[in-house]
Amino acid sequence: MTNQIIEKAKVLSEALPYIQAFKDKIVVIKYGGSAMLNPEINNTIVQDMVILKSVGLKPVIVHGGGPEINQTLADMNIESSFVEGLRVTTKETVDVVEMVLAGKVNKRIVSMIHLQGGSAVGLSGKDGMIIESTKMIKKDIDLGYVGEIVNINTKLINTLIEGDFIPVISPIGTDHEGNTYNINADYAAVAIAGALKAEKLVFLTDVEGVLKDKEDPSTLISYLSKSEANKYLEDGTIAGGMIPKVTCCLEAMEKGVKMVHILDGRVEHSLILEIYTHEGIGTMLYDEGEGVGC
Ligand SMILES: Nc1ncnc2c1ncn2[C@@H]1O[C@H](COP(=O)(O)OP(=O)(O)O)[C@@H](O)[C@H]1O
Ligand SMILES: CC(=O)N[C@@H](CCC(=O)OP(=O)(O)O)C(=O)O
Repeated sequence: MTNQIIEKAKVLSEALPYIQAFKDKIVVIKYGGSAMLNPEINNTIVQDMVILKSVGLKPVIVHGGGPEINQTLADMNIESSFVEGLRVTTKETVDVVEMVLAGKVNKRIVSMIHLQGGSAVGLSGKDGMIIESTKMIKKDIDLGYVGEIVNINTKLINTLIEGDFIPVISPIGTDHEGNTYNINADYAAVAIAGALKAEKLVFLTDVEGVLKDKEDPSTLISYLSKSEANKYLEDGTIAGGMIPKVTCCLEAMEKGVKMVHILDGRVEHSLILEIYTHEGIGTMLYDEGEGVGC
């Protein structure tokens, strides 16, 4: 019994250097829709966010909700398709996307944070024109109301951070004509992390991290350098939905975000394990010029 209690104390003391290193630092957490599918794990994810805030970090949540958008569109008999991981978005679809993301998913996360004793404010990228966007132009196809981010206005986010709230942001963009744009949540998270000069950007997804063989979890790459990531993108080791995610991670480092992680959101307390233990979990991307951070 005594040993068990000592072990618990050791866990806390192991966290001390990390708590000190990250005090007052901004961490942007991209909470993907595929990591939201298990209600019990959701509680531990949200609890971790509140713990991070309580020990002095400044978490900013950018969420997705792709599977819930799919379900709502299907319930409404609206067809939907993807091109290179982006949803082709008609006027009718963008209304549903806004309803699901800025309404249902955003407010659910806010309520869950409150249930864990935290204090959150839910925003869409339209509020304070956080995600200023324009229509995304692709050579071969019209994606409709899919937005490309032209600017992130950080004033409202910083006001909330200063007021001790956890900002929870849905990836809905807007322009000066009042149009609504559907933004991929990975892109929104990177742009927001870059604009806030976040210390860390964490993607919560539904795989262990970047794998050398995507069918074999034992091939997890714990540390992935920029040049290795580019090599794996070129040779096809990194494929499918991992392509935009890793590309986003590289972009985040270009924008000055020091540490970028891809974590398995299906693992209980993955955020705490990554940020506050020596071992960490998932894949950490790093710039070989800068060395590996904590
Ligand atoms: N090398 C790789 N390592 C890990 N996952 C990979 C790799 N290549 C392709 N993938 C695929 O990428 C998926 C993660 O991307 P995605 O489903 O878009 O995540 P999210 O919904 O969280 O944005 C994994 O489920 C996996 O099928
Ligand atoms: C343009 C585009 O594809 N937008 C995404 C926005 C939600 C999202 O990105 O959610 P996940 O993070 O759960 O995938 C969509 O419509 O599904």
